[in-house]
Amino acid sequence: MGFIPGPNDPFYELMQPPADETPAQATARLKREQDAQRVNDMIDEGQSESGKSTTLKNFRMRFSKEEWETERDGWRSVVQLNVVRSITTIIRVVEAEINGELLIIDSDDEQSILTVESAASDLKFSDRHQLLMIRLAPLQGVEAELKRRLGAGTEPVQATSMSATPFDTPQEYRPRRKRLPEFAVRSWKVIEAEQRAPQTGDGSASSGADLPTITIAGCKDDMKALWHDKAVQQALKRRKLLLPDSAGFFLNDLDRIATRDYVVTDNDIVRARLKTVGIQEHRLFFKHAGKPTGWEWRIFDVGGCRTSVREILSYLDIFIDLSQRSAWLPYFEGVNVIIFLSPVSVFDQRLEEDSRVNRLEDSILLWTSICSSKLLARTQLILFLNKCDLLRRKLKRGVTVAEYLPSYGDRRNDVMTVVKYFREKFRDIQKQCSPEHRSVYIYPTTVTDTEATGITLESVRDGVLRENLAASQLI
Ligand SMILES: Nc1nc2c(ncn2[C@@H]2O[C@H](COP(=O)(O)OP(=O)(O)OP(=O)(O)O)[C@@H](O)[C@H]2O)c(=O)[nH]1
Ligand SMILES: [Mg+2]
Repeated sequence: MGFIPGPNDPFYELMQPPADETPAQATARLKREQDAQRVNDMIDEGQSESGKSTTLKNFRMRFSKEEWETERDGWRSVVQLNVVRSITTIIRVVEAEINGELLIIDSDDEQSILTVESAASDLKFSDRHQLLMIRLAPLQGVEAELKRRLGAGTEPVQATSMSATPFDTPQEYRPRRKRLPEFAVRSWKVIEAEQRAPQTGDGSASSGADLPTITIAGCKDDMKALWHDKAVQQALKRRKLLLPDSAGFFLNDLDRIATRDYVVTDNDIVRARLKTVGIQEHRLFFKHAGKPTGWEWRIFDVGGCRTSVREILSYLDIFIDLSQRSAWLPYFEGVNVIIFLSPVSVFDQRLEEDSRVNRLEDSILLWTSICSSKLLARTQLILFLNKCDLLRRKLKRGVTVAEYLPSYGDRRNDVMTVVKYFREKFRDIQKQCSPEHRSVYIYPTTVTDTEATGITLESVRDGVLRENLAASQLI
């Protein structure tokens, strides 16, 4: 996430090849781009779900209250979609158990590759489960409708099977790897548009609820029954799928959410998961106390996929090679602040693309690149060591940091010590790699905690304003 002044989108320009490129230069550039892309694709996976968009939500909630209120309801569809996705995930797991399949599920805080020792399962699934799945089949339509509503500007999402009759067609044991896709949004504007759009569907009930809301409310008891079912819980455990720790999990709130008059709360919104694609720009205005003047911040939320910060940095190197600095340098000189989010709870996870790469080490690599960048030498760096709540839960479960990061040594395996260790590590890198002297502000955060994050963001705001005033020699 970065702040940048200036009228044009810098990134489009940045991605364009130089105007006077020779064929030999073009070939060399394409080769470099491919190499960079391979690394980026690998690294991007590590930077997804670190909490960037959630931090932005907190900024807007705290400092842009009026605008935030106008789009609040648009998030209801996203929460509902998250609920349906969790149920779809469970159904897929049950199907996989029955059919003896290996299943890959992108999960926030567990290993993303969920292979099981033996795909064949001896868990007892009965007609009761079959009936539940049949009764939950209408959620397929709900998912389609919610996606349609949020659809303009969203990533195409692979259809997920939600067969209502998995028992009718027993399959031979044939291990298969399947992936559950994530829903992504290209533009925040669709959330706002969704909020303004009249609710469609023929189910406008007297309460004013729309069809997806009515259907979800109607499925409440069956969803609860599925989620609390013993065999289902065992199947999830067997596949090391900790749904409550994964992004966009709401199944413990069904009594409140699966109702016709569900009103989305701020807490729901920060927990809702919607993957970002590309770069999204937002503006925040901070008034000077008692005056009509103030500061405007342009905030760029960088999606964790193709257009990641790492990719941009790689492009910078490419452009440096081609001596095109002057064309794009001003944009990067204009970035005042980068807020870097490192999810410290992922110390025991590996990248899906390359199981040799630890996700946290990967995040540290990216931090090193940013700190080392000459272009960003004067950019103020703020680091959020995020997901401290998940870190705490993981440590409590007995997972030890030293097992995954040998350099941790025999330090105590508690949150305070772990956070202190990471804080020092990130700080040391910044000191060693920064081309010019600068300080870094490091905060341990849980950005789903809106109260605590609000206080952190006020401190961030004051720090940024102070540094910028100092830089422009106003103080
Ligand atoms: N428990 C917990 N969940 C968090 C925290 N920070 C973010 N999340 C959740 O993690 C999920 C992913 O957060 P996002 O803000 O969408 O992540 P992102 O970095 O924007 O991800 P991309 O858009 O894919 O790059 C969301 O469901 C958040 O609610 C945290 O500190 N604790
Ligand atoms: Mg995001």
